[in-house]
Amino acid sequence: MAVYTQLSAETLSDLISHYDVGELVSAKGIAEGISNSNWLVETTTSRFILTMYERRIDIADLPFFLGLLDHLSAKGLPVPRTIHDTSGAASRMIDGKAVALIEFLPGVSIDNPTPSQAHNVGAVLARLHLAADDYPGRRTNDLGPDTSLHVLEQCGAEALARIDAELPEMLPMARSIAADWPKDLPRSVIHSDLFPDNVLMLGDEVSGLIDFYFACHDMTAYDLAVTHAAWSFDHDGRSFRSDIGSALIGGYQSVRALSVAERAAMPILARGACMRFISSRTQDWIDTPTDALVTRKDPMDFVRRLQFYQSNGAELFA
Ligand SMILES: Nc1ncnc2c1ncn2[C@@H]1O[C@H](COP(=O)(O)OP(=O)(O)OP(=O)(O)O)[C@@H](O)[C@H]1O
Ligand SMILES: N[C@@H](CCO)C(=O)O
Repeated sequence: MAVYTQLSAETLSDLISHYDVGELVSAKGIAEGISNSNWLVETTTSRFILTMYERRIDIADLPFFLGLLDHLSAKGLPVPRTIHDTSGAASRMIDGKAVALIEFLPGVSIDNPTPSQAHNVGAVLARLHLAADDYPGRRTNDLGPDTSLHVLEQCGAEALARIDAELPEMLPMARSIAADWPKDLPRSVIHSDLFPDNVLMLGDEVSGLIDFYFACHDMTAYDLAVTHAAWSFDHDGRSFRSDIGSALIGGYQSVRALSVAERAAMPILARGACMRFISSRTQDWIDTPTDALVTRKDPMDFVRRLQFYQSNGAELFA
């Protein structure tokens, strides 16, 4: 249950009174998500998502994330705009924690996408990269291959083996990915976490892209690799869905063609994408007590994906 902070009816009413959105009717905690507390807020005029930033997010980055939502939504992307308070601010503080009111978008997250849905996700990702290109905010990727390597080295082979006997094999793999990481590919602002649970769909159409709290400047082909790894496998990464992978890349290229260099880099970008989630999931696995309310995500789901790309990446992206 991702509502870490209880807010009283008075606190919520007072908060809403600082926005020009009518009066509070109801606020329901949203169970999905693990990083922040989220409420579905209904007022006399509309529905909104209220987010309280609890952990992981550096509050200094909030203007970058919230400004990006407004930038993309103004360009016609299915991205929620932020609601500014009557003084013009995109975020406010409650008891020392930042909160933001965000447009509610319709749609549902898809567990088993069809090729047509995957095509449209690929296309909207390319549109995002083009639309974000002139966004003036700057934020570097702090979860690149050097960080993945550092995190796994800090955990150490023994702790990794306690999670799974195969996990220590990721240490030399992380070293080689960091050493060979491409540097000169096209960049823009990327989402960098476009998993199915961060995409809302109505039928085949993408109705919402959410959770931009890992967005940063990085290689656009890396973002496509993250999305490919997140969408083209069954849940635990044991079986690859080639129809979904092809549709995703086809959809992307229907809007923005990959260069020869980007295509050639896709195998290592896909391995690096897997390594980013192996390392963050490993760290969370070690840091999260087994009796915690949040469910830990298994790093091995992405070890299997990485092994798949290691064996098949060259033909897959040729
Ligand atoms: N703008 C929106 N419109 C509609 N629903 C939304 C919106 N933003 C968030 N949600 C809902 O709230 C849930 C949690 O949001 P989100 O994924 O941003 O939380 P989080 O804690 O930051 O996530 P994560 O665990 O991925 O870090 C989503 O799964 C979705 O159901
Ligand atoms: N989408 C990520 C969580 C955010 O880092 C995962 O599934 O591991």
